[in-house]
Amino acid sequence: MSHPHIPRVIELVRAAGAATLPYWRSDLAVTEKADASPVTAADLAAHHILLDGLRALAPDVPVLSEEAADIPLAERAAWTRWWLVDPLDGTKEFIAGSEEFTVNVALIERGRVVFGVVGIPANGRCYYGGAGLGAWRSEAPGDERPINVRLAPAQGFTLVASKRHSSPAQERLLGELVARFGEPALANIGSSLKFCLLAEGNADCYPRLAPTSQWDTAAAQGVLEGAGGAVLNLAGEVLTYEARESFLNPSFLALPAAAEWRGELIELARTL
Ligand SMILES: Nc1ncnc2c1ncn2[C@@H]1O[C@H](COP(=O)(O)O)[C@@H](OP(=O)(O)O)[C@H]1O
Ligand SMILES: [Mg+2]
Repeated sequence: MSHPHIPRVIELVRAAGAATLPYWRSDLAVTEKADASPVTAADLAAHHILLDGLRALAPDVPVLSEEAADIPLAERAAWTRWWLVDPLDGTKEFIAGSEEFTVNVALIERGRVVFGVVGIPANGRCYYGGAGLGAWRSEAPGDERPINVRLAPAQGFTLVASKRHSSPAQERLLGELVARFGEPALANIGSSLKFCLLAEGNADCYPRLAPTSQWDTAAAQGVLEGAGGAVLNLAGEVLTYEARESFLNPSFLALPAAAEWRGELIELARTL
C-alpha cells in the first residue's frame, strides 16, 4: 500500500535536487543566516521548487520549510495536515563538495509522519516510505525496490553518527555501545542519510544526543518507520511533530522497532 501523493512528491524532490546541482562543487555564494548556518542559492532554488509544487499538488495543505519557517505558533497549531520540508539537509557537506546532502519532504498529520521522501541529488537516488505503508529505494524514475531494517547484523554492529555534530553525552553513549556490542563499525555520514542506512539494512543504530530540527528528521523518519524502524526519544516514545514554539527535536535513538536491545539502549542513553 502506498500513498497517492508519493509519486508526485518523488518527482518534486528529484526536480529540487537537480536544481541544486549547478551550485554543487562550484563557486557558490554562501551567505550567513542569523543562526550562522550557511544558506546557499542551492537551498533557495530547491525550496522554491518544492513550495510551488506542493502548493499545486495539495492547495489546502500548508508548507513549513526550513527556509520559510517564520510562521507564528498560533497559525501552525491550527494545522492538522502539513508538509515539513528541508530543501537541503547537510548544507555543510554540500558546501564541502560531499555527496552527503539530501532534499527532504514529509507529510505530517496530527503530529505523526504519514510518509517521507528523501532524495540524494548527487546520485539521483530517492528513499521513501511511511509507517504502515512500507519503504522503498529508487535509483531512477521507474525503478523501485522495497527496503527493510535488519534485526540481527550478520557482520557485527554498525553505528551511524553525524560527521559534524555530537555532544559529550553522545560520545559517552558511543563508548558504552562499544562495551555492549563489541567494537562497532562506525559510519559517519552527513544529513538525513543516516536514517536511510538503517532503513535499507546497512546499519543498526543512529543515536543523536545532539540538536536537530524537525525538518532534519521527519522525512527520513517516515522512510525508517516504513522499513520497520523507529525514532524514539529518551522516554522511549516515537518522535512527534505537533506544533511547538521551538522547532528543535529532543535527543533520539533511531533503531529497528523490534530490536531486542531497544529498552536497554534507551535506559543507557537516559543515564548519560
Ligand atoms: N545546534 C543545532 N541546532 C539545531 N540543528 C542543528 C544544530 N547543529 C546541527 N543541526 C542540524 O543538523 C543538520 C546536519 O546534520 P548532520 O550533522 O547529522 O549532518 C543540520 O541541517 P542543515 O544542513 O539542513 O542545516 C542542522 O539543522
Ligand atoms: Mg537540515
